[in-house]
Amino acid sequence: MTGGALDARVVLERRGFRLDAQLALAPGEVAALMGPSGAGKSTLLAAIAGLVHGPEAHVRIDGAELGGARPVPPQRRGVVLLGQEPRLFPHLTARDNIAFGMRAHGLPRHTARTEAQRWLGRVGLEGFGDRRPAELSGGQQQRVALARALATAPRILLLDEPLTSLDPETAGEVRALLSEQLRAADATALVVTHDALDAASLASRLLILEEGVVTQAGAVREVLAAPATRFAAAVAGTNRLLGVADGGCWRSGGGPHPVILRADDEASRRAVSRDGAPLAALVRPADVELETLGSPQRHPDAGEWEARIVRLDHTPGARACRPPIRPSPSTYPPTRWRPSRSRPGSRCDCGSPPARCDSRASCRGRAMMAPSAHDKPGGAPAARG
Ligand SMILES: Nc1ncnc2c1ncn2[C@@H]1O[C@H](COP(=O)(O)OP(=O)(O)OP(=O)(O)O)[C@@H](O)[C@H]1O
Repeated sequence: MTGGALDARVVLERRGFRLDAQLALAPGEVAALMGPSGAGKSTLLAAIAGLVHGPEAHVRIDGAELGGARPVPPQRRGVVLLGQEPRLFPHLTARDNIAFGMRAHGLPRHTARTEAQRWLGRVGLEGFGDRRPAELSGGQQQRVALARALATAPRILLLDEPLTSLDPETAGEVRALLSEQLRAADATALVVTHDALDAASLASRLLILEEGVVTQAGAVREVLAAPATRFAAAVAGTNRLLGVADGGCWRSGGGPHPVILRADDEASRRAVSRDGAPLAALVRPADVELETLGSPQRHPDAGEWEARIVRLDHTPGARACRPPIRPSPSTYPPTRWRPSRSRPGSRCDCGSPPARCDSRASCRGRAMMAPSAHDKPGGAPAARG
């Protein structure tokens, strides 16, 4: 089986929320869809599945329009939506749950049961065919649901956070199985996830959806290497700081101690060459090194360091602080970092216990500059000493 080609341009209004998203998947392509809560991911999936529609919700599969003004009903789209919960029929056995979908597609009872038994083997549940859902673990139920979905050879498979309700170990097993089976079935699939690991292991492409709009799309590696928004940067585990090009450097938005960064590569040097251009600096935590400045003073917040970036450049041989400074939307702009093991009054020492003092620090590291088209205004880091 090979999945179909999906081409969607969905414009929908829902109680003040506007979704205006476009995406295209080639046959057999798996893409991950990530975005903050409320960005419209489930709404987009629901539109593709035919569960919500509107005159501007266009969904084409293999060139045929299924949405728009005359929407084709969900059961005739060849689209299967698998959510967080397996939603198996409680009164049917695992085998009959899998067979049910195939029977609905016209397969004779005996053939459907034989095929269902084969699928049980493919998802590692060979001896579990006679059990009802209540007699299966959450991970096993999710495997049955996956088998039921793939057994009908859907043209498009939509997975809405399929691993979220599973414990980390089971999620790892189901992720590996999902990856293997999507490949084996040559399925065209769109997987909503909050986990970059899912995106990297399941999908070749990653789409970032924010406030109803696709803000970035590309190969998973490319998006994670050069995230275009603060959300994408948080997913990639890097820091994205807003500023402007100034005199061949990057400068943060102001404050008493503006942060100045030097560009690290040729593309970044070109980006900073136009004074005043809005730019985002991408700074990987592992590329940052802190060192203390001046003598330490007592600080009311025990164990906290107040750090000031004075320079960021590529310093060959420089030690990176580990554990890395954790990026998160709530802690950045990084006016306060807590290198967890630092010594007051000396160079940042990652091997010493937390400090009960406040000290100035300088920072060295690498930065990559990128245009900041999708960043919200007003997000520039407030540099503080
Ligand atoms: N049935 C509905 N009726 C009206 N508005 C809805 C409905 N479902 C969702 N919304 C709204 O649409 C917006 C997008 O919701 P959606 O569930 O698509 O986001 P999401 O990206 O999937 O979020 P999450 O990651 O939290 O699941 C939200 O503002 C939400 O309140």
